[in-house]
Amino acid sequence: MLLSLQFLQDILVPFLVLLLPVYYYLVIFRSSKTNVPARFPTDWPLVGMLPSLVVNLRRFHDYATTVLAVAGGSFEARGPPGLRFLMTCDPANTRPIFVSSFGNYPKGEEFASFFDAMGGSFFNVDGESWRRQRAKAQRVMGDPRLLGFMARWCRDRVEIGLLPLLMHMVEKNTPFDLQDVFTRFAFDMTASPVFGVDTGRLSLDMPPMDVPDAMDAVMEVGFFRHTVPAPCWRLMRRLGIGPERRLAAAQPVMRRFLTEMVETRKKNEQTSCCRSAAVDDDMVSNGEPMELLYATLINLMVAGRDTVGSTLTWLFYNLVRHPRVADAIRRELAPVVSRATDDGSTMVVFEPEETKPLVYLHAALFESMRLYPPVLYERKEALTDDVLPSGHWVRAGDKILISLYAMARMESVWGKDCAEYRPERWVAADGRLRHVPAHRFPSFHAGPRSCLGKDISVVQMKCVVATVLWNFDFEVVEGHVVEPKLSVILQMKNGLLVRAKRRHVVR
Ligand code: HEM
Repeated sequence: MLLSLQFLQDILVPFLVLLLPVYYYLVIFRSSKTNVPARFPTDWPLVGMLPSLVVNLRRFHDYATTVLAVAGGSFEARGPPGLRFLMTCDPANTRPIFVSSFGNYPKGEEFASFFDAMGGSFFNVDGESWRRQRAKAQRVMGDPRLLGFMARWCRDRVEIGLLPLLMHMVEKNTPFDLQDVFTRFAFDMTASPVFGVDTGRLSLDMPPMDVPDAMDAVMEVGFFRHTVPAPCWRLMRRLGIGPERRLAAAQPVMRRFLTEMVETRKKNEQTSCCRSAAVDDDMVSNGEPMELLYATLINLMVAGRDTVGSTLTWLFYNLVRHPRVADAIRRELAPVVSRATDDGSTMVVFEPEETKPLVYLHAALFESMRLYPPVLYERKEALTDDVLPSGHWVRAGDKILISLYAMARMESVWGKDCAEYRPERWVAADGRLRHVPAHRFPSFHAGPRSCLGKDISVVQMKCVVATVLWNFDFEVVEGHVVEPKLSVILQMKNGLLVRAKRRHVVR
């Protein structure tokens, strides 16, 4: 091989940029119309497996699942020089990667470059900086006063924001996007503890969603950057073309929003709706640059909003498709309602303490998060050589992509009915919620980097699901196509178009 790596890169970059129109043609037009059966990708000279990736990009999550199933849970994906990683969904591997050998598997610098909009905040960094930021976040988020506030705030938002908006949709009697409604709800619900400000996205006049859209751009571009060699997206960024153009436009939108929120908070410190976890508690300041505060604020918004919005949308999609599960949840709720004085005319609002102990509701939630994990992939980079339990060698610097979506669909992990939505799998023989180790159900991640918002978001989501499901029936509009967006967050590309009906329970 006479070509030096530098020379290879010099010819590869223009080659790939020239290839981009073809790439987009294939992605946008071809792969949407053809349903190419997934095959194990061919490893071509120079471009590696990139052609298979491009042809299957529209259905990447399912394609990767099929390939991983054929490969026994792990395989080495190769692209053009500079794009090579081990892909795995094998819990035997996620245990050391997430938990027992955590120190050997940081996220790495390349990961941080994919999500540069989140700067040096905890999502992006490793080592000492991550440890310090996590400890601060843990202190703030472990405060029972904040958790109590978050639970109450959620319940109140449901009563004065979500239910009236849904009722408004019922009265209008037109289809609407349930994903948009839950995204608005999750945005308001996350912004209040982060900024101490009510952002009012749930109001009936449906204010513009430019800020949530800008946050979506960060996640979609983060996904895109995983799929092309780094010189390619860097060049696109410099030229301001393709998805990079969208990200460049999104950044000032987020910046303006953050500045406005921090200033509003400071002005209304005494009168605002609540305490702000991030701004008041000095989570990131102490002489650290303003940039880090901004990056952390975006990071917290993404951590709470994207995940909760995605979870609620996919859960209702599952409940509409499985009325038997919706009925079982309502049966579990009925005794709670009869303890209150419900005459069937007003809407029932469940308190977080009432829904917290409900096992089947919890099982329905976790089963949806198993099949549709809001964070689809985890990415790690090996610090030193290692051999994973699957027998795969990793060398220092190797990248590892863990597919949570594929893990849920492996018979070896979840049994023959792995692809079915079946909450019963979460209910143990004694009627309690079955414990599944986090490296096997990593929707909230596992090990030292696991989610700090897990407990409170489960409490909040159970209260939301119970209240909405008790008061409304939904049906998905006929012909509406549900497919995932290409992003690291599992959102629906076309939203979830539904009709809603008010449910009256005769007692
Ligand atoms: C459905 C709800 C949620 C899900 C599925 C979820 C999932 C996750 C996942 C997968 C991670 C690891 C991300 C990574 O490092 O790659 C994570 C981390 C984190 N989550 Fe959540 N999350 C949820 C809600 C929340 C909420 C409401 C908050 C608080 C506002 C929150 C705060 C955090 C924080 C602070 C981390 C960083 C942990 C670290 O890097 O050490 N999460 N979450």
